[in-house]
Order: sequence, then structure tokens, then C-alpha cells
Amino acid sequence: MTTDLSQTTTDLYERMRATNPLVQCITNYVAMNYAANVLLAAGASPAMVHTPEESGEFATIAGALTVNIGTLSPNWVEGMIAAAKSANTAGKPWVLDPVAHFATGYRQGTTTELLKLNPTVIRGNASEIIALGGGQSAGQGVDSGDPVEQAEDAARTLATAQKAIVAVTGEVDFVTDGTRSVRIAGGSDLMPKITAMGCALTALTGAYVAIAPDQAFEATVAALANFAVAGEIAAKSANGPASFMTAFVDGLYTLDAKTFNANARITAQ
Ligand SMILES: Nc1ncnc2c1ncn2[C@@H]1O[C@H](COP(=O)(O)OP(=O)(O)OP(=O)(O)O)[C@@H](O)[C@H]1O
Ligand SMILES: Cc1ncsc1CCO
Ligand SMILES: [Mg+2]
Repeated sequence: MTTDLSQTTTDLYERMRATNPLVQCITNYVAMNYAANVLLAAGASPAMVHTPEESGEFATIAGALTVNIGTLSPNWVEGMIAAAKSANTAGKPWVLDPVAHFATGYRQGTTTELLKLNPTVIRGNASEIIALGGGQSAGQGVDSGDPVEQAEDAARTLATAQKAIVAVTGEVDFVTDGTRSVRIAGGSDLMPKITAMGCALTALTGAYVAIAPDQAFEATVAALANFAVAGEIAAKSANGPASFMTAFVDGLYTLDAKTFNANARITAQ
């Protein structure tokens, strides 16, 4: 990677930990607990606030909002839309995780409405990003059925059309703003064996854009690199998915800037 991007992501990593950003996470029932623990260990402050009676109000207080459509219901959708509108009005960045948006009409319709509210970052697995770009994906549910490389063109197209940062995650992650692109290697093949790992990453991306709203591309890269480095460390002591879950939270907690910088594998495309 370029020295500039290496230094910038390390600076963002340090700043995120030092700042303890408040992140409003509207996520799914599966992810809620793990995502909150991931954010705390990484150095952010999560708040799971979704009901429309308060989601818009809270979005004005939080540093950033994240919206994940994993387990939808009408009240939650209303809360998501109110929060995203309010984040926009307050000038706060927000991150969209379009979990299995292609699977049902309800998910598709909700995703279309959320995309109209201009997310700052869209983070999904390869199947989700291919389908958002109008392509035919092999995904059926929440797990990806496609390699990241196959989603790169769709990611660029989507980033340009939405004027957003698009992050595609998998074995080697890909981030683009439509013009600039980077790949981030690392992590572990145990990561897709743990549910809600991607949802937790979306929440952490919120923490990074909260502290650097004007550098959403670099902030997204830093969030993904944070996961990749902590994941690689956790894999060394894990015996399988269950022990990886705890080792990963510990890995995020014990990581320092020097180790982050030495182990982040970011390559400009
Ligand atoms: N084979 C792999 N090797 C290394 N890291 C991986 C691998 N697959 C996924 N990851 C990492 O796991 C994290 C979650 O990405 P993934 O693409 O699995 O999300 P997801 O499919 O949206 O997950 P979920 O919907 O279960 O929350 C990312 O940090 C990604 O880099
Ligand atoms: C398993 C699952 N089902 C709906 S959301 C979710 C978490 C991973 O996306
Ligand atoms: Mg997902």
C-alpha cells in the first residue's frame, strides 16, 4: 500500500480509540449483542436504538448511524428511515448493510427506500453488492455465494451511482469510491463461520466514519483493516468458531497502533 494510506489508516485507528465515538446501531436480532461487544472492545460506544419514537432524535446525538436490514419488520423499517433522514439533516454519516436484500420483495423495497436516503457507506458481502449493481448473484440468504473479485465492477458502478463508499467483504476485502479502490487482505477463514461478523463490521465502520466524516473512504478502509488484523491474531489461538468469537473480541481489545500498522495489508488498485 502507499505509505500515505498506511499512515492515514493507522492515525484513524488511534483517533477512533482515543475518541470513543458514539454509534447508533440499528441492526438485527442476531447481531445485536455481538456487534455491541465488538464496538466496545474496539474502542467505540454502541447504542442500539431503533424504534421510530426515538431513532430520529438519537441520530442527532450519535456520531454516526448504521442500518442493517437483517431482521426486518414494519416498525423497524420506520425507525431506520426516520434515523437516516435525521442523520442527513444533522450532517451525520450513515452506513447501510443490505443483508440479503435480493431475497424477498420486502427486503428489496426497503433497500430501495434506504438507498434514496444517500448512505455514506454501503457494506455488504459479494453476493449483496453484485445484486445491488443489477447483476445475477449466487447468494440465496445472508451468506455470500460469490467471490469478492466478481463484485468489484458492481461495487464501482454502485459507488458512482450512489456517490457512496462501497465495501465488499470476503477473503480479501475491496473498497471503492468509484474512482479509487483498495484491497484489504487478512482475517481468517473462521470469520464467515460466525454469524453477524459482517453486521459487527458494519457497526464498527460507523465508529470510523463518525470520527472522520470527511474521509469516509479512508475510514472504511481503516475499519476493514482493523477487522483483518484482529481476525488474523484471533485465529492463532482459536480452536473453532466458538473460541474465535471470544478471541476476536479480545484481539480487538488488546490491539495497539504499532501492531495495527505492521499487520494491515492494504493494497491500492
Ligand atoms: N474467507 C475469509 N478469510 C478471511 N476473512 C474473511 C473471510 N470471509 C469473510 N472474512 C471477513 O469476515 C468479515 C465479515 O465479512 P463477510 O463478507 O463474511 O460478511 P457478511 O457475509 O455480511 O456476514 P454476516 O451477514 O454473517 O454478518 C470481514 O471482515 C471479512 O473480511
Ligand atoms: C443469520 C441471520 N439472519 C438474518 S440476519 C442474520 C445475521 C447475519 O447476517
Ligand atoms: Mg451480512
